[in-house]
Amino acid sequence: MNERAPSRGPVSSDAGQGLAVSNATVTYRNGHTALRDASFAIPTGTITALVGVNGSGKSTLFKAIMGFVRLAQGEISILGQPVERALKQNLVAYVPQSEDVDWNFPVLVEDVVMMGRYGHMGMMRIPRHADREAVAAALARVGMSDFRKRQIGELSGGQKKRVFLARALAQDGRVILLDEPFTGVDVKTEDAIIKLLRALRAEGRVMLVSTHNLGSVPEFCDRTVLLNRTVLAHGRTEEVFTQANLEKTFGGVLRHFVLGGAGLHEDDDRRRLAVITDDERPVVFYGENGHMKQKRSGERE
Ligand SMILES: Nc1ncnc2c1ncn2[C@@H]1O[C@H](COP(=O)(O)OP(=O)(O)OP(=O)(O)O)[C@@H](O)[C@H]1O
Repeated sequence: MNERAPSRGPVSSDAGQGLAVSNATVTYRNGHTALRDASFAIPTGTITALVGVNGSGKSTLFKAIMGFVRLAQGEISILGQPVERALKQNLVAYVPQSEDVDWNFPVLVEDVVMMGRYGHMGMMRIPRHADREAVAAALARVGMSDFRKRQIGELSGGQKKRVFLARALAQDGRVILLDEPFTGVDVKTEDAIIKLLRALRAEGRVMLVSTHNLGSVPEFCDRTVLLNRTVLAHGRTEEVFTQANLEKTFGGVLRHFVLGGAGLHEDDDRRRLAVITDDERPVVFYGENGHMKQKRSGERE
């Protein structure tokens, strides 16, 4: 198992030139230390889940990667560069939770996506042909071309998420941070987002996805970072995303039930089931040792 205690030394990066966080500590102005000595590294061409309870520091970590909050200690390297330089090069794109945005501000969908191009434009922010093409391509990729002239405030939660994804695509960020992309979206939209993330992974991008939908994590995340004000464990999902580690990360706040009995099973598998959930979509572990459910043919990959 690749479980690691909070690291005291810097992560020796076996992670190529992806994202490396070494002993990152963030203390807010009111003196609250939201993140202490957090260390992990992830390579390019991967999707990593960021999992932890409310208040465990997920958004704080995102803010640190985007340079919105200063590190009191430690360092963050993005594709081999310090945060400031990476941001100047537009390497990091952020897909926020819808709640972060003021919907009363009247703005068209295509204007929101064009914001992703600002870093590629001059001081006057006058879009060129290439910018307009990038916006059109991004909207097409998330299936929102028909909505380009609509006010963003008129869209559903799932449609807004697609628009923010399109903005990240238009920006052409190599590192994409997604803050709870599945909250409040239907299964169809979730599937569409997962499909898109897989395509972006194939392009060699780095994606860090905070989520409370535990059941989705083994489905599409190669790696997992478990957070509770520091990194409790990180590494490949099949090694890190275990029942024991989740119980440690959530410290008793998960809804958690164990099922048994022959009537539960349609097949010959009589192992005990443990169902753990932090949100709508639970994760199911099979057997006493809490192994992840084996995929059967016909199931979603
Ligand atoms: N600007 C701030 N000033 C002071 N404390 C803050 C600030 N922002 C967040 N915090 C505190 O830092 C801790 C971590 O917050 P953060 O938003 O990073 O958690 P989170 O894991 O993203 O939570 P959630 O799952 O609810 O989104 C919380 O205790 C929060 O109250």
